[in-house]
Amino acid sequence: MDQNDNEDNFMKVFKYYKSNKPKPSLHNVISEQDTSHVVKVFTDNVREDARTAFLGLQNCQKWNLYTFRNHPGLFLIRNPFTGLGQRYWIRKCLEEYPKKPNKTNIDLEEIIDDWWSRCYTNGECNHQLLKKLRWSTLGYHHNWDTKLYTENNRSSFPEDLAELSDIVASYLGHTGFKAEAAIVNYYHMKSTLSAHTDHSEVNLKAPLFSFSFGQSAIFLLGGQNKSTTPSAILVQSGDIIIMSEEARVCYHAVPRILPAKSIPWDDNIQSTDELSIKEATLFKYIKSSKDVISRLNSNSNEEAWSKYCSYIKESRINMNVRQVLNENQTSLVGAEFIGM
Ligand SMILES: O=C(O)CCC(=O)C(=O)O
Ligand SMILES: [Fe+2]
Repeated sequence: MDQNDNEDNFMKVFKYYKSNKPKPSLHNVISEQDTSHVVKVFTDNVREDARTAFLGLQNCQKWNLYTFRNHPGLFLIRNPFTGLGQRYWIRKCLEEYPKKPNKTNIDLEEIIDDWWSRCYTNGECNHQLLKKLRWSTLGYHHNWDTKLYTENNRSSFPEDLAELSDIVASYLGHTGFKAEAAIVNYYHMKSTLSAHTDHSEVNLKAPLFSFSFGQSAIFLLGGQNKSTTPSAILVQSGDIIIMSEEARVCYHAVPRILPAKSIPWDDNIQSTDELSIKEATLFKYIKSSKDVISRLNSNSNEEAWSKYCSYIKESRINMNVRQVLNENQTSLVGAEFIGM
């Protein structure tokens, strides 16, 4: 082994961006305009997906897709959401996804059935409890100790998030993708996420979809060991990062949260009443489109939105969606006998 392989260049960069004294320069942080690192992909013949409007997305023709010269398999879709769409997903992550039977980091101290309602008991905000939520898990629950998914630690995966992931996967040509597990990460202005690879999934060939909302972040992506110096990428509200192929198994981290430069969840807030749908034919996972539309629209009311707004003004939420099983595999039971 080359001596340099032992050197933790990832950690050096992580510490640089995490530091407060001195504060890091953001000069080398890559944004989508950075043509020396980023290449815009021209997607002329992209097929329109009739489901986009229901899930808070703009028409696929308007999406901006980028790849990274130094990171094969890494993609960025720069905010394809509408303002109302961002509000929908932020609210879902706060109000619905931390509810039982989903799991959260707070379970280690106390089991709370409905965290968001508990935070607002008697109309007042319990800030201490509000700040405590760091993650919730959906579908197959990631076991942080064993790093294993198991069949008896699984709940149903949210239909809307499965549908959203399916739309993005299809746009990129991954037609067989199945959303089976997600970690929803909740960050405050001083939070970080240290270097790791996501390798608990049986299927590491399937891409991973990472949806970010709220405040911005520096996202580091390195190589398959920590000797590779990572790139620092600016991730903003509404951005979707896709880790596929080589990038799927690379080290990554979030060393810093940055104040958002704009507020895209306030862009063009208008309700979408004119939507009509032939439900059964359009959606793959969602059973009731009416529910999705009324939820989307309810967030155009500023008063209804205000509690979520005050949370997201000082937080970042990331929904990290994975496929766990191989194609044609229906459960993890007996997985060791079918070629894993
Ligand atoms: O917050 C992010 O952008 C990354 C989260 C992540 O890497 C994970 O949940 O495994
Ligand atoms: Fe990760």
